[in-house]
Amino acid sequence: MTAAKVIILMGVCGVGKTTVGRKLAAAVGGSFEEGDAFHPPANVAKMAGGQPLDDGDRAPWLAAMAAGIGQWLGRERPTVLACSALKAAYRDVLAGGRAGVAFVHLTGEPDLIARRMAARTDHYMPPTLLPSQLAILEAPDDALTVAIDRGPDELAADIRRRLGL
Ligand SMILES: Nc1ncnc2c1ncn2[C@@H]1O[C@H](COP(=O)(O)OP(=O)(O)OP(=O)(O)O)[C@@H](O)[C@H]1O
Ligand SMILES: O=C(O)[C@H](O)[C@@H](O)[C@H](O)[C@H](O)CO
Repeated sequence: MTAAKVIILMGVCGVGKTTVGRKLAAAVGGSFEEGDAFHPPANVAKMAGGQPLDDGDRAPWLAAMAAGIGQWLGRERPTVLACSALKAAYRDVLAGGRAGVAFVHLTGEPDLIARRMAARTDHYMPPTLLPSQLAILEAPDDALTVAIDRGPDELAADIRRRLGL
């Protein structure tokens, strides 16, 4: 099996992709990439205004990250991308059949995620959008799935060990 070079931490908003992803990237001596930074400004404005994105909104965002992944696969050290990747079709765009791309699905009880989102003060994503994300989530059956009811350091260490990084 090809060792993962791009690890995509996926899951609904507020599940901890950024927090855990930064720690995982640091632990493996790799790079961290923030999926939120690839959105066109109109997407961010839409979400900040309380409207969920649709497939058309997400298309340019996914294409931009897929292009990035093509470059990151050439890096010497692994890259960790925080990206919701909620639907199977989105994951197909991101991976593009390329070896070396691995998905890790962060999962948790909706109440726990909602509480963490409510406590977060530095993010455009309103907690009211969590149900829409849970509604469209297509959980992968071939990804490493990790429950978020532990601290971020422990989660990052567990993911690192289970991916053999
Ligand atoms: N394992 C954890 N234990 C406790 N708090 C956590 C944990 N993971 C994340 N948090 C906190 O929960 C909030 C949401 O985490 P974070 O912003 O990393 O999620 P995200 O999945 O990247 O969100 P989004 O998709 O909306 O960008 C943050 O305030 C973060 O500090
Ligand atoms: O697919 C989507 O609707 C978006 O990617 C959102 O998930 C946000 O970018 C992100 O999670 C910020 O909270």
